Amino acid sequence: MFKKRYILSYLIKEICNSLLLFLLSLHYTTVQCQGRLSQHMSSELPSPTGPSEYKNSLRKIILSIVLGVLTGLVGSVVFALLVRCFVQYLKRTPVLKGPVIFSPKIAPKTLQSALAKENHLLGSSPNGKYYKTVLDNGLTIAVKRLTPFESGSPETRRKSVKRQIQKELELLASLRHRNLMSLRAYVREPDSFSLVYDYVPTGSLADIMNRFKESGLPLGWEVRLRIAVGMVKGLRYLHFTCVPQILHYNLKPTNVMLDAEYEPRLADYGLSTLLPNLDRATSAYSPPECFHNCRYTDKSDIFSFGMILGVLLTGKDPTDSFFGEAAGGGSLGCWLRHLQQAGELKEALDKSILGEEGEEDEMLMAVRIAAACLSDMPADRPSSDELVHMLTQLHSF
Ligand SMILES: Nc1ncnc2c1ncn2[C@@H]1O[C@H](COP(=O)(O)OP(=O)(O)OP(=O)(O)O)[C@@H](O)[C@H]1O
Repeated sequence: MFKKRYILSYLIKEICNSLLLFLLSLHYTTVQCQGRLSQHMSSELPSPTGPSEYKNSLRKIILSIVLGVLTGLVGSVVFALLVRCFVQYLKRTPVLKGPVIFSPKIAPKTLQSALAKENHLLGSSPNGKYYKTVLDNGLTIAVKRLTPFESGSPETRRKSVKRQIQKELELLASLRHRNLMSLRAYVREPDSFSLVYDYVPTGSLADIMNRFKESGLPLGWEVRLRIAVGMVKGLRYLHFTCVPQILHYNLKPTNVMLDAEYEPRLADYGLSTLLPNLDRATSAYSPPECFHNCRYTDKSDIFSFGMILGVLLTGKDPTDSFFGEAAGGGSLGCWLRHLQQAGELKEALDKSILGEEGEEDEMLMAVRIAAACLSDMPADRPSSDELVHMLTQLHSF
């Protein structure tokens, strides 16, 4: 509030100064003209001159007025630009030192000492590493360590990247939704950023699916649907409630955390704006446009969501060699579309969860929704808002 008022008063001062400068130059020109006019008059009195000399003097007067006005205008514009640059310089986000904390449960000192310790690795990718660590007060946190700088990049470039990242992190930390992982704190180190989240003991959707596969126990349809609905609610918040709109950019089962009740919370959303060199193209959940022209929109997130929904319904991994051999053209989406056209959608469903008839109808409807999300053309995919309605009303189909 104080900062805004300060900047406003600066701008007012800037305008006043420009006006003052303009008036001064105008005044100077007028004085000059008056001088010339009186000189002209006095030279005119004793011996009246001819009309050509009179015209010359008039031209000179007009020229000086025009030049004076132009000088005043150029001067005030230059001055205004200088003041503007100065105000922008003052408005720059300072590069912060030390941890930035958004949660009352985390003390800066305990966080720094915990980060310095040897921590348990949870996950790793070219984009960064996830660690699990315990603070002095007993709180367990998950820390994502990002290295956003290209090696050998100059210090000035690094500083501007750091400022940009800080701004984005402040925005991400302000987001609150039941189906999103909240950023609890971040720490800037010389070559990296550590992002602090709650540790979720259940792990990610990928962890759960692996655990269920290993144990041979089925993950029921009701739970799978709850996961899908929660995910799409999180996406709807990012796509439609957040201003500016936030895109996930990297939605996949390892980035969907599940709490003890299997309520999903999207993780790692919006990180691509922090990491210009984010390694996205390697994910089997990435939309086709990402491989072609990289025009990423909210409908690109929907494709990734459709892929996860497809996995939840079929129990198959999108990288499964099955899709290379199966009819339809080599992807989960193509296979689903092929089955839909052949009227054999039931073939797609995970046999381990086929139960009651009512559930089967819901699942068949959900497969159609997944197929629509997996359309090659982004415009043919439903929005996250439409998907919330479609999936929450599955019972009524
Ligand atoms: N908050 C958390 N609580 C518990 N486990 C987590 C948490 N965040 C991440 N993990 C673990 O880390 C794994 C993901 O690690 P990571 O994000 O490095 O892999 P990735 O998703 O393949 O990479 P990227 O998102 O950079 O493409 C998850 O599967 C999960 O096991």
